[in-house]
Amino acid sequence: MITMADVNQMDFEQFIERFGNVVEHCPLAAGAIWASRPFSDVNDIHECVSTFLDSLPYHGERSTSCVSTFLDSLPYHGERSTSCVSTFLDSLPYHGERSTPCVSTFLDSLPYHGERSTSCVSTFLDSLPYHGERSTSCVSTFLDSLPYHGERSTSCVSTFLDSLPYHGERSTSCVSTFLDSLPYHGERITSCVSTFLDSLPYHGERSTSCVSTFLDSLPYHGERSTSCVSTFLDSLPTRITSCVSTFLDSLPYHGERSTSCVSTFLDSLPYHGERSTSCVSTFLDSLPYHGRQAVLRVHPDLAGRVAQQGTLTSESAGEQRSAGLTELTEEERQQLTDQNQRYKAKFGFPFVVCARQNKKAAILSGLEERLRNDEDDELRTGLEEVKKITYLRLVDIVGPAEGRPETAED
Ligand SMILES: NC(=O)N[C@H]1NC(=O)NC1=O
Repeated sequence: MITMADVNQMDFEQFIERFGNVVEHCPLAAGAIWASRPFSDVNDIHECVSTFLDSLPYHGERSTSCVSTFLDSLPYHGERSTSCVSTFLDSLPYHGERSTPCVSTFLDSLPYHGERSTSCVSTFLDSLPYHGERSTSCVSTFLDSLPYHGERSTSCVSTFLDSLPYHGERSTSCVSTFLDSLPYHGERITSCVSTFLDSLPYHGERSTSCVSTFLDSLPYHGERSTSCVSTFLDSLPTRITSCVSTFLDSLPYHGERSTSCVSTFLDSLPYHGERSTSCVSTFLDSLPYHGRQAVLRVHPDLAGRVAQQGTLTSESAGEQRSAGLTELTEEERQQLTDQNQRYKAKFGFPFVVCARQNKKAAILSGLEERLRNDEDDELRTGLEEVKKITYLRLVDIVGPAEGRPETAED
């Protein structure tokens, strides 16, 4: 064991060497937290690692891909799809100044090919007028043009803006300033999307309930939106239908039509109910989550092939031993192998649990139970387990914090 003073004096290489495996096979995590020295105690280090894990994006290339996928999926026919999107935007209420000009500038600025969509989102943001405080005024103009229903539609616009990809240099400060000023309503996407749709001008019966029904009916994954998009469109009153369907009709048709791009778009909306008001957290929470999958994927299966080959890290080997996984009966080994396979087939990443806090019977029954969850739950649960594993590995290196037991209890 080494002292905190020793830890705080380590150079980068020494730090990676000693802490490179506190997140299994992830020296990157150690590298990411090194700059946060000096650490006060093990909890401080653990908090930095956890913050880093929470900030991991969904794909290596981060959330630009969902927005790009969506934008790239728009058809190109010379004039491209701007006109139908504008039709939709034009259906928003107008009060003289309105916000369509800056939105149209954005749409008009869309370049045609592969390189496109990240730059056009930035172009859009860059096109907002700058007056010291920058974009708040034109965004407010836009918001002001929306009809007001007590709470107004700010939260859905912030959800949308939160989902925009982030590029270090970009116009984050003004967007954050704007976003920070927006109220936050835990109920999130479905309600704010409906709030947004509800805010569209209407005369007569309007579409609140059918839009909510549509959103509520969205199943979680790939298979999703075809039938519910049609149901949605079918249920809309003619006014809104025509502009929404013009928009959806403009999406490319490849047999399955626009389901994947619509769901990609919906998937790109941020998804953490607990979101914080600070701009850094808002940014972090809006990241999609492939990076988190990667953290889970580098973990070896419990009692799996790597364990049988004897090539586990010493940390993992000790953890698996402490759970009794080196003493499985043939029947138990077969059960665990089978469950691990089913888990990976369902979620695309391995089952991860903090082995030191479990015994083999609890692992076998817990795995069966977690197989019933959905991917979001498992990504979150798996990552929480990684944090527990990490905490215990950190305690092995630097000892527990004062007054704190050597467990990873919350
Ligand atoms: N798959 C899995 O949970 N592996 C991890 N769990 C643990 O405690 N150590 C590991 O390597």
